Amino acid sequence: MYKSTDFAYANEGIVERKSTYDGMVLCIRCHYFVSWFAGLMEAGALGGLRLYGKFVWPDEQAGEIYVEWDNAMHERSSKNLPPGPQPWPIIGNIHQIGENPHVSIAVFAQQYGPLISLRLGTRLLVVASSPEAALGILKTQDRLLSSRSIPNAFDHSFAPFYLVWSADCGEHWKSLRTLCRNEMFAVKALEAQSSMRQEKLGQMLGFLHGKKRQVVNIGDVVFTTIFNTLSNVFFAKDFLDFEDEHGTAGGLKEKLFTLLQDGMRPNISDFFPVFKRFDLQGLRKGNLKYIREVFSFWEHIVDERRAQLNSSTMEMAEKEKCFLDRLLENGFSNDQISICAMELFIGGTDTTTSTIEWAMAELLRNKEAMSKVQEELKCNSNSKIISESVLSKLPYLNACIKETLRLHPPVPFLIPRRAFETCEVMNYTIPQNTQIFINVWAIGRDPKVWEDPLSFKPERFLGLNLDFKGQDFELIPFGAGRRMCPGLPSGIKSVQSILASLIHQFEWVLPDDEDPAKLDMKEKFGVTLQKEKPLQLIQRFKLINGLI
Ligand code: HEM
Repeated sequence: MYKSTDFAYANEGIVERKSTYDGMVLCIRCHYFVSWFAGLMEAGALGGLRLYGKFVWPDEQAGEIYVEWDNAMHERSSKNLPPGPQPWPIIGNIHQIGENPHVSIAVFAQQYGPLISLRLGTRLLVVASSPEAALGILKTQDRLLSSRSIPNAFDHSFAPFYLVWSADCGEHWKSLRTLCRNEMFAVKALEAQSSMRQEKLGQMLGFLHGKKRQVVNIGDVVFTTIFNTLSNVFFAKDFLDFEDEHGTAGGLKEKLFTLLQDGMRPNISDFFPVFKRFDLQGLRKGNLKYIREVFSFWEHIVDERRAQLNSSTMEMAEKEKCFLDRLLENGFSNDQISICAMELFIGGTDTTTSTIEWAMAELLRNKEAMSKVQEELKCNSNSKIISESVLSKLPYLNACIKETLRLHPPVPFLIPRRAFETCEVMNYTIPQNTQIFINVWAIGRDPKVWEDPLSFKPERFLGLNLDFKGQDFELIPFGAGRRMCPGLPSGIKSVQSILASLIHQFEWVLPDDEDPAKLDMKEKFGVTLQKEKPLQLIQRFKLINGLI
């Protein structure tokens, strides 16, 4: 690697001539460009570029650097990186990713194999697109490949307190994950939340019963239910209202969505960390503003609860305690609590909602599968309400959920990981700090893994001992290994109970008698992999075991 100082102090001379170079030649003459280029070189920003010729610095005012587009194959083979498409100078492969990266990268995998490497600016990205490659990363090298790189927009002073974006698997991350698991997602904790979940479900069904023959946006209704369920687990309060979208927490939903969407927007600082401190697109600044606004929604609740807990006159019964109380008891500061709440709301609401929306869409298109779910629900419940105790005894419904997550994983690349140390996967080198994606969307649609992969066939899971709990790398919508989704038990319970109730209580049709077989199933890549056109449905009452 050349150092900028080499350029600054050299007067004249041949910098280097390497063996074989082919490709574009650039000549940079201006003084400022020379220094700028040298700086980028030093920062490793010019991945595919190499100096090749004469460097002259005749009058301290102007210099000349000849740079050439290095043959990327040379870089790959010399470093033993996974294969992949040729990167362009400076931008690398950014221009080849497009609006649907899960699709374009799946196409590269067909050409170059299950483990590929790409350059996004100066960042090296490795993508796994087969169960074997996923296993190599998430199991064999789990310890070394479980770090995360914090997106520049989220890189604030409180970053050490992150859970989802926690850069390493350090002490704070460990204790927070353990607390979440024990207090929110363990069997005992889920049982304790059961009556509250049923109450939120009842409110949703009540709202829907009032919407007879009206068009309903299923995603919005489900989102409100899931959001309020989580806000009760965390804060013992409802935040949203079915009738008034903005609810008591005016604009919270929108603010959370915007901060995440802006935060995940392509950011020059992520592609070229050399520009990090400049925040050229203002994304970090904007993100911090939204984060602070979100924090202010619940800060007074945190303060009130802290005061209650500190007052010696008020003894709170154990079963009345919410997750916030547990965090306070464990000495968490207001900022730490707010970050944790924000990450859980972001991680747990859109993912669960989009799974239910896709499942409903698939079942509407597949009448036979829908009838089988209806039949199974009828046989297992003699009342209008589906109790949580029967949810695990519904093999066909659960097969439909697996099939939905196979075809429409809400987080198609998992949450990007980072190599903590250099290591090997499938005999290729993964250098330290490489970013790592697992294309679970591609794995779910791979004909080498699944028969007739594009068809919705829940039957494929019946009698098959294959689950999404991180052991079967063909189906890993929740990830696997130490960074696997801790919210799986809660997310799945919500998907099962809401989906079962929507199907059991109502007959759904599309507006304007649209043919469900023609339902638009286009995806939109964003915060989660959503249905491009939100699912709008009209419900009819139906008779359930003779009851209305
Ligand atoms: C259908 C529902 C859900 C899906 C498909 C899902 C999917 C995922 C995925 C793919 C990851 C990354 C795993 C990895 O990197 O290997 C993840 C992480 C995470 N999820 Fe979920 N999730 C769901 C529901 C939830 C819920 C309900 C919560 C909490 C309320 C939650 C909280 C989290 C957290 C905190 C992480 C970060 C874990 C870490 O980095 O250590 N998720 N989720």
